[in-house]
Amino acid sequence: MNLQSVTKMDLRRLILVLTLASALISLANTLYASYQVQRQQLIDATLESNHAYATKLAASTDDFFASAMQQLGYGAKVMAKDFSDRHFLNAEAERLLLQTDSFNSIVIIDGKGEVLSTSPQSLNLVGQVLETPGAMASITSRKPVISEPYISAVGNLIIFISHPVFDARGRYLGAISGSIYLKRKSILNRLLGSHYYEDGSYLYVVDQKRRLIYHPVVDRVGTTVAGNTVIDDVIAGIAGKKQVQNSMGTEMLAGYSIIPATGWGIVAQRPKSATLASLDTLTLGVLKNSLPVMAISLLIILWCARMISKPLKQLANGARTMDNPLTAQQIQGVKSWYFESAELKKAMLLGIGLLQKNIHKLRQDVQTDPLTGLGNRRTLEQCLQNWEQDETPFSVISVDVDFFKLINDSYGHDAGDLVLKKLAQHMRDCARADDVFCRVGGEEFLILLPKADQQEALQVAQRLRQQIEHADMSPVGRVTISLGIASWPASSHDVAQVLKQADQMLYLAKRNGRNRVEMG
Ligand SMILES: Nc1nc2c(ncn2[C@@H]2O[C@H](COP(=O)(O)OP(=O)(O)OP(=O)(O)O)[C@@H](O)[C@H]2O)c(=O)[nH]1
Repeated sequence: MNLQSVTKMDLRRLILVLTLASALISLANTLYASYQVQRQQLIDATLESNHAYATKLAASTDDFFASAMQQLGYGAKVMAKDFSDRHFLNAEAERLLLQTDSFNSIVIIDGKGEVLSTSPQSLNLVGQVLETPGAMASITSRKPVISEPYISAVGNLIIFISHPVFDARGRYLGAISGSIYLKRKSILNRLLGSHYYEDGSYLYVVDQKRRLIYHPVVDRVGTTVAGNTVIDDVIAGIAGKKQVQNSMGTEMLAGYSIIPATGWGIVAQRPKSATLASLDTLTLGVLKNSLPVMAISLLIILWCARMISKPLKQLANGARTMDNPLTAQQIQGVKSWYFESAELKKAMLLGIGLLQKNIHKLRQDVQTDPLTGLGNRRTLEQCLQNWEQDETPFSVISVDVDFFKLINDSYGHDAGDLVLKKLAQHMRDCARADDVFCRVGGEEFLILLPKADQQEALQVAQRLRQQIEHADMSPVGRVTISLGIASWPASSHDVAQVLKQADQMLYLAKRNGRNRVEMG
């Protein structure tokens, strides 16, 4: 077995590797594809819901501003009746503050910006001339105004919502304004801040100058935000949804909308990681749930691989030892349960049959004399070796045709061959089943008689000699043979010596006149 055949993968492993690889690849592919689809769905759904939420909140906030302005407008109408009565103004300011709950404070100013009344009165602004951006915008425009955020006269970050006051003849008297404190509890904070989730979702409001009007981190309110594409869109008046990085570098899924009354943008956003966290858990759950089925599939694959490869493995093992006579039996026992292995088994049995037959024939040919069909020197040596090992006593008769040269010369070589064949047949006829005949030279033969002593050998030799003497050997006519006998271990303990002895007896028979048997 060389290294290459050792390192080659067997069929069972090959089936296992292929099946497992394809099962794992399809599982991974399915998981990956469904993960990607669900991921995109989650992202799209979150973006959409954030956009819808921001839109709804923008509408609510716009409604709030409209209603706040309405309340101030109504107050302005009532106050116009008696704008010079401070007690009346104080009562109205207080009523507006307490009744509406829309503002953190109410300030009433005259046409020059002087504060006529406040609620709460603790602001201590009465008598002062307000020069804040909100007051200036209100007086200058004489219209309803929602200011940009600014720091108020008493140091709060506010937005200033004001409504002009005109008397019955249309003369401008001043303005009534409500302030909303951006960094304190206010209706705006309540409206916007009630949806701050534990998973990191939040919303913020930004004005046209990128200033934060509302943010869950109060300290950030009033600061400006740069480098955020969502805010770029808001400033351009575009509502929508997109993935964006917040100031902390966190990936967010943002939906945003514009409040028409102020042009502010409301941005609702959720961390992408929080959105996808459920998907990771879901995918892990799918993987966990499919584990038992995967394990059962693996066992089935193992079993199938074994069942498919087993007959082929047994046949392959048999193919290595096809010259062994037992292999056919082993292959016969292989359970070839599917078509290919059954055909292979059939072909192998046929091949082994032919091979064994050829091997048998070759063995016979190697040990047989082609002219007479008797054994040759190999047969002789094999026989003697076996008997010597088994300590089987035997006798040897050495046989030689008399004057064979003369026969050849007189009748030709073919006639000589015919004589040799006939002599071989006579030898077979007058012997026992265990006796062995070998042609060891041109017209020299040896007859080996196991378990026969010299007397028994003598009888066989005489019988053969007489048969040949009277046999018809046409076209040659009559021929005679001379024979020499020796026995093992009677003649010698050395087998080679015994053969020599039989030869010597044969020559003695020749010398003594031929057509004779001699033994020693
Ligand atoms: N036809 C034939 N002749 C063979 C064969 N092998 C050997 N011979 C011949 O057999 C003859 C053997 O002659 P020898 O052993 O010299 O003597 P012989 O003529 O038999 O005389 P003796 O043995 O003394 O009786 C030779 O002429 C060989 O050529 C064979 O296979 N066929």
